[in-house]
Formats: sequence, C-alpha cells, structure tokens
Amino acid sequence: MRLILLGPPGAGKGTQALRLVERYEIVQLSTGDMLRAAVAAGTEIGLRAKAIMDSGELVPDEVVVGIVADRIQQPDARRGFILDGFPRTVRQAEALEQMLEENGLGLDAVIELKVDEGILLSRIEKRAGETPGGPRADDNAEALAKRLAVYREQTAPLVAYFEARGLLRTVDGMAPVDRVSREIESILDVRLEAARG
Ligand SMILES: Nc1ncnc2c1ncn2[C@@H]1O[C@H](COP(=O)(O)OP(=O)(O)O)[C@@H](O)[C@H]1O
Repeated sequence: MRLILLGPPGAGKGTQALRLVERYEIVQLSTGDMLRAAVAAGTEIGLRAKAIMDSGELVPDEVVVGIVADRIQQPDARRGFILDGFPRTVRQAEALEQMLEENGLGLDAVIELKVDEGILLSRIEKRAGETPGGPRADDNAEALAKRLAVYREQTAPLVAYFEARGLLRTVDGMAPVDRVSREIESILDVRLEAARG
C-alpha cells in the first residue's frame, strides 16, 4: 500500500498516518518530521532548512526530493508507505512519479483531507500546547498564515493533478478522528480488494 495524505497544516494528516501505519503495517514518511530531525541533528540539510521552516516557507524541492528518494529505498518501506507532507509542489509530484516509476512502483491512492480553514489556527494552537518538549517553531499564528498561503498557492494545485490521474479521494477532515479513519480505511480496503483481483 502506497498512499499520499494531502491537506493543509492542521488537517490531521499526522494523526491519521499513525493509525494507518498500524493497520496496514506500512511506514509513515513525514518530510516535516525528517526535516525537523535534520535540524535537531545539526546536519547540513538541517542548517539550510531551519530558517525556511520557521518562517513557514517551503524548503527547496531538490532537498526534499533527495530525502524522500533515499527514504523509500530503505527496507522498511518495502511493504508500503504513507507520504505525509510530500509532495507539496507540482515539481515534487513529478519527481515522485519518476522515482516510483524507476523503482517499478505505483501509488494506490491520494487521500485529500478537506477542512474549513477557520478551524486550523485553533487546531494548531491545541497541538502547540500538547507537544512534548514545547511547541514547534512554526506553530504560531504568523508562520501558520504563511504556511496556509503557501498551501493554497503551491500545494492545492495537486488536488487537480492527482484527480487527473484517477487517484484522488476526498475525505471530510472536519468529522471526528475515528470517523475520518474509518472513511480512509474503507477507501483503502476497496483498493486492496481490487488489487487482489
Ligand atoms: N515536501 C516539502 N517541501 C518543502 N518543504 C517542506 C516539505 N515538507 C516539509 N517541509 C518544510 O517543513 C515545514 C513543516 O512541515 P510539516 O511538519 O509537514 O508541516 P504541516 O504541519 O504544515 O503539515 C514546512 O512548512 C516546510 O518548511
């Protein structure tokens, strides 16, 4: 099972990814988490990425594409993966398509979590208060406004991109967490059945 979770910051991608990881025995590949780990470890990529991330802008495509290309080759990704926070631009989506093709792999689904923008700030404030070790540097109103603008401009076009490829499924991200999970699972179970023939 290989899928993408698409949606604005605060849509619930990370929460849903954790549940799907257990159910389908696949790994969650969150480019945000990987970049934060690079920042914490003080690697060259981390040093380049920190200020960009803190402001809510996107890290350059070639940086994240490189990280993902390495990661999907790891043995634990062989059973499948959930991409959370990637792709975020059409160029990233094209690069993904190419790297999957080179590895003889395809995507099973792209799940769009649709939410009202009005609820995102309060969700992110809630997350900031719950994060062990303190809030993320970009979980504040100013960076969120930037992240939302970037989402609208650069990431939202991916909805049409994946729709055109017959991969897009939209789920109501305003519903309670369990309900969202059930909807995603029923979409994925149908795909798995179809794949089994
Ligand atoms: N695919 C990506 N392309 C470029 N930058 C990324 C990507 N994924 C994560 N980042 C950087 O990391 C930040 C945090 O990402 P993430 O944890 O996915 O946040 P969000 O809560 O907005 O989904 C982004 O604002 C961006 O600076």
